[in-house]
Amino acid sequence: MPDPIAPTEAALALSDVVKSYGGKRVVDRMTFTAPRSQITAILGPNGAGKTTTIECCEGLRTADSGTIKVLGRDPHDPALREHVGVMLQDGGLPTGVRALEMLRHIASMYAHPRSVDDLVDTLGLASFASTTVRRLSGGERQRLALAAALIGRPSLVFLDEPSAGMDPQSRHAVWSLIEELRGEGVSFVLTTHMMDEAAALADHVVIVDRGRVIAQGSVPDLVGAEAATGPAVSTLRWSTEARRDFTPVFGARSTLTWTEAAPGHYTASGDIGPAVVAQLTQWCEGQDLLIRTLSVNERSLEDVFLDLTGRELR
Ligand SMILES: Nc1ncnc2c1ncn2[C@@H]1O[C@H](COP(=O)(O)OP(=O)(O)OP(=O)(O)O)[C@@H](O)[C@H]1O
Repeated sequence: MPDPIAPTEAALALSDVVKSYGGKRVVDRMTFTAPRSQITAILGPNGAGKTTTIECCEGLRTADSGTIKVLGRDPHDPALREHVGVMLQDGGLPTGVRALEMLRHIASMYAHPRSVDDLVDTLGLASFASTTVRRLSGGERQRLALAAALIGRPSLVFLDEPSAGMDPQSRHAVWSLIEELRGEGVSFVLTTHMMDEAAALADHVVIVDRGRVIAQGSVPDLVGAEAATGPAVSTLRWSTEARRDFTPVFGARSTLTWTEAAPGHYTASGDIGPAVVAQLTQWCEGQDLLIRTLSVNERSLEDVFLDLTGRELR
């Protein structure tokens, strides 16, 4: 199917998009571009306006003002239908039909659909092929919804929290498929709350808060920029093969605080110098405790996200 847009045009371009519900502005002059043949991830706290924005781009809602260009066209342009794939947050699938039947039916609506058998294989749909959609587990429904979004060989795919509720095996299968299709030139715009998903997949990250873009760029750009302007305190992260109380190492130093971020994974913050690192490793040696990982000031996308959007619950 010929791609409807010029190679130089962005897959998606928003300019000053505004959307309000009952006087409450939930998308507030949203402006960003999703490059072609790349994966763009939109991150933001609950209620930041991500789904509303995506639904305006999908033509499911209409923005109050501003401009949206999807493959260079208005989101409501019927010509877009065969070029755009959509995976909604709740799956959006009819519930009374069997999984494989539904996929074959959707495939029959396209002149050159992707192979149903290949998608069944890649996304592991065979084990629930004859189950009705309403009886599928959350993760199975998500995988089916992704297959339905991809079956028509779209040039641009919108994915709203694609791997929510999926087990790690499914997540990795989905990531591999998305990366493979990007290699074939497909553009993706996805929302996610999983920072590891964004870090693993996204070429371009857009962080939104209260309906506005507050930062964007590649993951290295965002992490690097934040490190340059971020707090001066250093962070020491380490993990060990067994859990320990590290108070003997850090308790005596009033300038340092340490926490167990997850079982066996620790973080210390403060004035981290060579002496502190040496003291930690010497203490572990004395305990016959193997340190598995150790890093200083390595910031993650999640750190950047929390610094930008705050740690308090909304
Ligand atoms: N139809 C609607 N009527 C009124 N308010 C709405 C409607 N749809 C969404 N909202 C409100 O708009 C705001 C943005 O919602 P939206 O679903 O776009 O956020 P989100 O960033 O996708 O959040 P989440 O991460 O929780 O999915 C929220 O405060 C939500 O309650």
